[in-house]
Amino acid sequence: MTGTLPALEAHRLECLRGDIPLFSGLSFGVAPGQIMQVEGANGSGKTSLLRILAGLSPPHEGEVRWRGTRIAHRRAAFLAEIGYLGHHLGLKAELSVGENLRFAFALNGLDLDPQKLEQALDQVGLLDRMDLPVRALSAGQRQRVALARLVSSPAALWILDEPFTALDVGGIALVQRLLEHHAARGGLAVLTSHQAVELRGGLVKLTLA
Ligand SMILES: Nc1ncnc2c1ncn2[C@@H]1O[C@H](COP(=O)(O)OP(=O)(O)OP(=O)(O)O)[C@@H](O)[C@H]1O
Repeated sequence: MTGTLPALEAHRLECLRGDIPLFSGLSFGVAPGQIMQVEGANGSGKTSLLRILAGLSPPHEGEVRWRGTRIAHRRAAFLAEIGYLGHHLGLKAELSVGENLRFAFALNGLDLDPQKLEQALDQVGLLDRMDLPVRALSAGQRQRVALARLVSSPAALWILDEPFTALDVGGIALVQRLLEHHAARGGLAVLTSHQAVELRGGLVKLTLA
């Protein structure tokens, strides 16, 4: 969406590990409808950057703004608008697939409509697993549960760290379709992936040295 103002802005971000900067002076913006892929070698700082963008760790220098306001100043409002998918999926192994999704919604003070729950599980190919405990699922199926949680949430900004992990060919195509749909509705996403991502609307790339 050329010409649309960025909703997510990074201003001169610096991240240190020990005394060594992983990156510094890093500035960029992501506008509604845009998907950004962060690329870089192992250890270049992709996860560290995503954690800063999600407000999970503070930058050493610089700031992140969401809809024009520093995220540190409107933390609760910002968190309500993001969907974060990290290396730890945050699923409860003893709860069923359906209970996991309802629990995630309840944590945000929201009710998950049963029809929406079924729709989300159908989208990720897990409708027939709704009542199974998450501990009985394969790694790829767990990743799909986390994706169902994401697509059923009202989050405008998706921050996805290696969303293709453990997914088969169909799962990879599914994530790409979900991203396209999210962007078409004016959503934004920042993701990392070691594999090539191809989206109909294209994507912006940011490479960390
Ligand atoms: N909490 C921490 N304390 C110290 N060093 C850390 C910490 N977290 C990350 N690092 C270091 O920062 C560097 C960047 O890590 P990060 O996980 O951001 O890289 P990445 O680009 O996501 O890597 P990968 O492609 O392997 O997932 C690594 O050298 C890592 O060891």
